[in-house]
Parts: sequence; structure tokens; C-alpha cells
Amino acid sequence: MTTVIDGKLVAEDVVATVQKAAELLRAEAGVTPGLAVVIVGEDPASQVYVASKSRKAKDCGFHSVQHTLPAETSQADLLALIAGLNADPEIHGILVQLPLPEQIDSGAVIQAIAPEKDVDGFTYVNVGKLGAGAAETAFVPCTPAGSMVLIERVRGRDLSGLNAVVVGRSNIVGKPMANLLLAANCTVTVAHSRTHDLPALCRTADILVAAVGRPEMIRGDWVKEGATVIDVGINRIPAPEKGEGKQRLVGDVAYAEAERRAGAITPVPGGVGPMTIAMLMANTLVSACRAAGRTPPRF
Ligand SMILES: Nc1nc(=O)c2c([nH]1)NC[C@@H]1CN(c3ccc(C(=O)N[C@@H](CCC(=O)O)C(=O)O)cc3)C=[N+]21
Repeated sequence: MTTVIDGKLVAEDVVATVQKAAELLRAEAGVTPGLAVVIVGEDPASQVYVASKSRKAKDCGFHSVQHTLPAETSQADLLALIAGLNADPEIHGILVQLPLPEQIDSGAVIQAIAPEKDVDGFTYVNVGKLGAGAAETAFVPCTPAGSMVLIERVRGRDLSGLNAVVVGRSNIVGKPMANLLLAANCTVTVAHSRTHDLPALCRTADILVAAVGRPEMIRGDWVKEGATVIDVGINRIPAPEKGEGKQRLVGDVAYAEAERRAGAITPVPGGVGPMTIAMLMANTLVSACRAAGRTPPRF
């Protein structure tokens, strides 16, 4: 029987741990974790994600602030806002929602975030710590961190010797995911658009992570019998069966086919997506614990 990994349920469990630890931190150290979410412009999908992040932060008992800036905001103004948040002792986590409008150099903005408040894990300091095997002192990007929690719930914390294939080499998902799997003693291969015979490579994977952003690209016969399949893709495709102009969400994996061979698989929606937001809360809590000189919980 294939296990359908319930990302919503695991995310609720992570959030419950965050809530309890936040309560303790407030009671014992007088510190309330603070998260600032910054959004520039009016992209409707971004607004939905940002609203759910702010809502979840409030659920966790955090101090939650949202800065919504007009689409024509200058880079200098955005950098000034970040400098203020870096210096604000009530703020432990800063997230600048991507993508940013084209007049803004997102690299420059991301690198302006203080590494100890970079709960997205995108600054070079945090990227470097993860790459150097010091993830315990870093922030790991939320989507790969959440994917790892799901993998560990299925296979345990020791993944020694398992073959892991990560399809996609982005800085946000593919590369940090590969580093996390390597740190867990997997044999890791990172595949991308130039990879030869991708189906055959995928069939070697005990753990298959799909993060390419192409709807249903990974077919069922690419999946090894019993493999753990983590689908990071969130793609909106036309769904004429639901009515004219309607859309539905699909992952990077052809779910109905892959589900027949996988040992465990994440659905889309309801898999990795909810974990991404949960790990943002976890990272913000960890940041507040570090600021208060206390040991954070493990997730
Ligand atoms: N600086 C930055 N950090 C991010 O972490 C970041 C970002 N920018 N920009 C946009 C992407 C996207 N993202 C998602 C979070 C949750 C779901 C999620 O919960 N998805 C639900 C479904 C949501 C729906 O129905 O649209 C699910 O998969 O079940 C999806 C996508 C975080 N992002």
C-alpha cells in the first residue's frame, strides 16, 4: 500500500510545537518571536501566500507585521525598510516575498537581510553554513527543510546509503535539498535539463525529489517500486472540466501514475506547500530562541 504523505497534518504538528515553544519563551524569557513579511506590488498569488504566512504567525502567538509596498517602490526605499527591520529588536525573522518587481535587484535585497534574521535561508552566510555542514547554526530554506521533515517521518532520521535524486538545481530548492540529503548520508544526484536519460536515473532513486516547475513531467514509470516521492512543484494548469477559464493545481509528478509504484508520495496540494509555511514559523521561533540565548526545539 502506498502512503499518501499528509503535509497538512505534519505542518499542523510542527505549528503545534512552535506554539508551545513560543509560549514557553514568552513565559520564561519574556521574548515574543517577531516575523516581518514584506511584499512589493500586487501579484495576486503572492498576496495569497503572504496573507497565509501572516495568519499562521498570529496562530503561533508571534508578533506579526506585514509591509505592503506599491509596485513602483524603489530599491533604495526597500533597502531602507530592511535596514530598519534588521535593527528592530522585536523582529527575529524577515521574509521578502519573491519575485520582486523588475526595477529591483532581488539579489541585492536578499543579501541586505541580516543573516541571523534571514528565515528564508537565502543569504550567503546561511547558504555557506548549510554547504559546510553547519546547518544547526544556519537557517535552511523552508521548502527543502519541510521536505526533509516529511522524508524523515516516512523513513526515519537516518537515511544512510539511500540513493536520492533531486530533479532541479535552483538555489531555493534543488541545491539546499541536495545538501540536506547529503548531510543525512544519502548518495545524492542532482539532475537538471541537461541530464542524460533522466527516466533511468530517476528509477535508481529511493528518494525522488521533483523541483523543476514543469507540470506532471515525472512519469509513473520513472519511479522505483517503493520509493519515497516528494513533489515540490505547484503548477496551475487549465481545468476545462471544472468550467470555462478554471484552473487546478498539479505537481511536477504525474501523481495518478506515480502513486501506483511509490512507497510514499506527497500530493499537490496538501504536501510540501503547507510544510513551507510551517517551517517559516519554525525558523522564526529558532531565531527568537537564539536571540534569547536558549536552545530551540528540533523539528
Ligand atoms: N521569499 C519567499 N519565500 C517563500 O517561501 C516563497 C516566496 N518568497 N515566494 C513564493 C513562494 C511560494 N510559497 C508557497 C508557500 C506555501 C504554499 C502552500 O501552502 N500551498 C498549498 C496550496 C496553495 C494554493 O491552493 O494555492 C499546498 O500546496 O497545499 C505554496 C507556495 C512560498 N514562497
